Amino acid sequence: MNDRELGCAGGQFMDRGRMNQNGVVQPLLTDLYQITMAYAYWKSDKTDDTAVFDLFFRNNPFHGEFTIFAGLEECLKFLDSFHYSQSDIEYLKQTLPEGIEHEFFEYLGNLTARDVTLYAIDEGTVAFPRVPIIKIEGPLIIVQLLETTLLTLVNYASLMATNAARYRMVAGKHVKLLEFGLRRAQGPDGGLSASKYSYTGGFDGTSNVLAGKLFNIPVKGTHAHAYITSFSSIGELKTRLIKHKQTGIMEDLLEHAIKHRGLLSHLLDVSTEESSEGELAAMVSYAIAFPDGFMALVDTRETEQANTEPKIINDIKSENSLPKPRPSTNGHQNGKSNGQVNGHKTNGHQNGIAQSNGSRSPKDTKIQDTKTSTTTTTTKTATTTAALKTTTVSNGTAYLPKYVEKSFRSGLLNFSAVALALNDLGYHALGIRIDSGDLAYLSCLARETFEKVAERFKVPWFNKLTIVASNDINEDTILSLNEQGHKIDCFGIGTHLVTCQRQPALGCVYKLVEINGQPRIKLSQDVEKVTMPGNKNAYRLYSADGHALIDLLQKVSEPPPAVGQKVLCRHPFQESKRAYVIPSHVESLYKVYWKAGKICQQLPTLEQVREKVQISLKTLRNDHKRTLNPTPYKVAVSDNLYNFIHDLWLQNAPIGELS
Ligand SMILES: Nc1ncnc2c1ncn2[C@@H]1O[C@H](COP(=O)(O)OP(=O)(O)OP(=O)(O)O)[C@@H](O)[C@H]1O
Ligand SMILES: O=P(O)(O)OC[C@H]1O[C@H](OP(=O)(O)OP(=O)(O)O)[C@H](O)[C@@H]1O
Ligand SMILES: O=C(O)c1cccnc1
Ligand SMILES: [Mg+2]
Repeated sequence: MNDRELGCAGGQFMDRGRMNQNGVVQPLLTDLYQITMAYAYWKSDKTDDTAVFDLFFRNNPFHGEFTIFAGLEECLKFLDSFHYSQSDIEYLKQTLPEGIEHEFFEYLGNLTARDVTLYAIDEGTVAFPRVPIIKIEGPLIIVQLLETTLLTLVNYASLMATNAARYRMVAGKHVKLLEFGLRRAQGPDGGLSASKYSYTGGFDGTSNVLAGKLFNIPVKGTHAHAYITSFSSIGELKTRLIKHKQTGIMEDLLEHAIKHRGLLSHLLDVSTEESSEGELAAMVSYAIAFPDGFMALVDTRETEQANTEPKIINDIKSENSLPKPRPSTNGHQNGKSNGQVNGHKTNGHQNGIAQSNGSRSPKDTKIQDTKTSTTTTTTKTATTTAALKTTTVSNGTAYLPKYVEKSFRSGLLNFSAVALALNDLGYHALGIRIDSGDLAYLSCLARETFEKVAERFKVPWFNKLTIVASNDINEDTILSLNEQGHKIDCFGIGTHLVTCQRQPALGCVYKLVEINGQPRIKLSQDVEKVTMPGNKNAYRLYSADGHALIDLLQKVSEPPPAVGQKVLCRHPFQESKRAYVIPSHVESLYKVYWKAGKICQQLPTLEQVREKVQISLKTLRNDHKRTLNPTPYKVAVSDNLYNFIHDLWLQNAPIGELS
């Protein structure tokens, strides 16, 4: 990877030698106070002091009971390249307060992370509050200087991976999940990280092309509304010809599409006047560009033809055995029962809320003469009538009821027509994207339509067309859609995923727990905020059925828990809460990842980390993973560590005086 490839997020800040990492990650990507503290430590002769810091979080995000640890590889790359460049030093000389001794800058200029040792749990593993995910030891000044950068590399990465893993859990393993968030992300670097860590968490791909290139993530996508609205009539089609996949003969795709549109019109009960001609032109042109990858947005174009009065919901339900469409005024139920979805009121699909868009009167409709490629003015009714002469409709049932959004009726008719036209020429379309309206209802309607077309036109693959849904989707929306029943094969998710709207930060902290071999404790009125002092090891104890039972922290001097042997696990702060555990399997959570200036483990690929996430989540009982009121996973300390913490706590807590 070269500087340019490091891309938008700071390529211009790259110093030579800082390779394989986003150029913005460098020692000055820190808080000023780390450097001012470094000077004060240096002045007070603390250069030989050694320290241990724990990096951990206190609460799981998203009201959940687990967190996915991510960002480790980036931390290691940062340690590998940790070095203040000449220009960094020059900048600091200008920026730090006057009077800083020259020797300090020389000292800074020679710093590396060679004497630092970093222990961590594996990237992609589930992690829990208060169990350090990274433990770092080494010269006090250096490990202090690393704080902010390590936190920024771990916090968002882990939050994002956790968010994505939660979407994956609610969506189930068979539905595809695509990340569409770049445009809404927290800037270019946030966008890149979002794409990378949503893939880690279980997404299948991203629309972010640079993320695809940098991280080797599958890139996927459909097209925007603009593509459809850029066409207003079929007269605008510059090319209509496409090579037959098998014969190689050039054929007129539009002609085939118009023929099928006529046939479909009756089957779907959408008159050709109701469907947008500009949309047809757009779809034909897109299909010509991507005959093997034709996927169309079906909710763009309104037509002028008024829909009939909306039917009442009960009728709809009984008539079609489809999920109930969202009520027009109160929005649908999303499990929160407040008539709001994602914080804003939803529109029912049957209230004609979507605005008319580029509609024309049938009289003005220009239909291209499909034989001569010249444009003649005619009416669509004529085309329909002509088409109907050759159509035998099985039972005349309306598969796209009139109360369905006009844009959707038009989109589905046009899509089906173009897909059948492609079929005539040996190609199989991929599917549709729905980006508005009631996604449960419309997806079922689309699937029923495809099944009907498959049967009527003897094209079995039409049953399997992909239905992509997007539009402000979040975890609750997916849960609600699942409850209602839907036929969506793939969710395209942007805003809520990448901005982690439900909880925009994971509160990882970095706390000093030992200095020169002496434990340090940070006291707080809030018992949850009291730190666990000393250099500790962490173990995960498993039951016979393979589930993780408890995480246990011990002093490093203690022997590890042994399989089959009873171990007393204590709540770190509540004396009466304790349990004996006889583990069937004991996992030592820390590995040395960085020592003596080297990465000490074979680093997994992104793909392997992604797999690790799913493997690790499987070890968690379902009650810890459920979305509503999940059971907290237990994190304990050994009896020895418990006594150590509480003795130190008493030693450090001042005794008050009453007078
Ligand atoms: N069946 C459903 N159950 C739960 N949530 C749904 C369902 N269908 C759609 N949603 C969600 O409801 C919200 C609908 O948003 P909105 O009110 O903007 O509707 P819209 O169809 O996009 O309207 P417009 O076309 O005017 O933008 C989105 O967040 C979408 O994900
Ligand atoms: O809703 P999100 O979860 O954030 O997912 C991404 C959204 O971004 C696009 O909309 P946009 O209006 O930006 O462009 P478009 O013209 O392609 O619809 C797309 O159509 C989705 O609705
Ligand atoms: O490819 C798509 O459909 C896409 C990409 C980004 C945002 N919204 C949709
Ligand atoms: Mg939208």
